Amino acid sequence: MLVYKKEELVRFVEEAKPYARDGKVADYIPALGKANPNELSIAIYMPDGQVIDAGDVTVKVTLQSISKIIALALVLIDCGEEKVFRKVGMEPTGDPFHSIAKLEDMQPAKPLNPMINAGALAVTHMIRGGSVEERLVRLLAFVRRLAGNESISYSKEVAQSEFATAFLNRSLCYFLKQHGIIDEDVEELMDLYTKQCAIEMTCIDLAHIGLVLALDGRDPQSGEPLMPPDVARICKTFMVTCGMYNASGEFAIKIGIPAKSGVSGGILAAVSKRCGIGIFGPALDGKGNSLTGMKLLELLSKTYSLSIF
Ligand SMILES: NC(=O)CC[C@H](N)C(=O)O
Repeated sequence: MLVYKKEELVRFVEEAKPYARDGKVADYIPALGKANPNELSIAIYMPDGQVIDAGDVTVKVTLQSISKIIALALVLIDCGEEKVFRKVGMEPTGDPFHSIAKLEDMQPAKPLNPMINAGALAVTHMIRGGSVEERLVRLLAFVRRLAGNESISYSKEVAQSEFATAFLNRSLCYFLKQHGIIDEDVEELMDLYTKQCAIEMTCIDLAHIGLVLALDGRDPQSGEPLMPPDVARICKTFMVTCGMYNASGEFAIKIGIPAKSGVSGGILAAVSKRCGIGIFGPALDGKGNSLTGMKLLELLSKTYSLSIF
């Protein structure tokens, strides 16, 4: 087992914080622009229930693209691998997460993977339920089980802010609809997707979800399977190949831990069998990844040899 000492983690946080000066908070979703770029918090959840944290872990972070992993796990359980991968591929793109370019090149216009926005929209489309409300309730119930926290909900402010400004995502939806990948009302899908992205939690909750993935889908407390091991394996594989957008290759070389980032500055990481990690640091690099969060993970990975490679 890893022995993380609180003082050491606090030192790593201090070492990583100055990197915020080279980054900038996401403001294309206006409500995210209010975040403090100098904030940095981390929690590490161990299989024995121990949590080591540093920074202000009471701050809540919206999941943004991190939610794509959770929605993917849910639709894999709901619909099975075959149906899901009929609508979305398994390959990294090398393009930014909101790019439409490859959709135009591919015949049919199937998004290359579930971590880019086009693929994530196709995945959210597959969440089962009779209405947006019902589908959101099912997704939230799943998130709460994974995080071990019944009080998790979504930020209405962030959801509305994105809903009012997500013209590019709407374009992706119309493109997907034209090519038969989705067949629902675009405004309804955008309603569900923006609420999904606005689900908020602390980095302790995030670390708990990372631990469930690290334990191949098992609840660390009860041992109960929250998702089949194959679903956890698929999610972690996507985290390695596409989890950090078009910086996934460099991240794999420098850090080597399955991880998923979001433009809120959150990072979810799963260190197989050993721990789950949740980070919140809203200063982003040009590709939309938390600069301070990646620095912090690099320090941890090097110190404790966490790379899977
Ligand atoms: N990279 C991200 O975190 C993107 C999520 C964001 N909600 C969007 O669709 O633009």
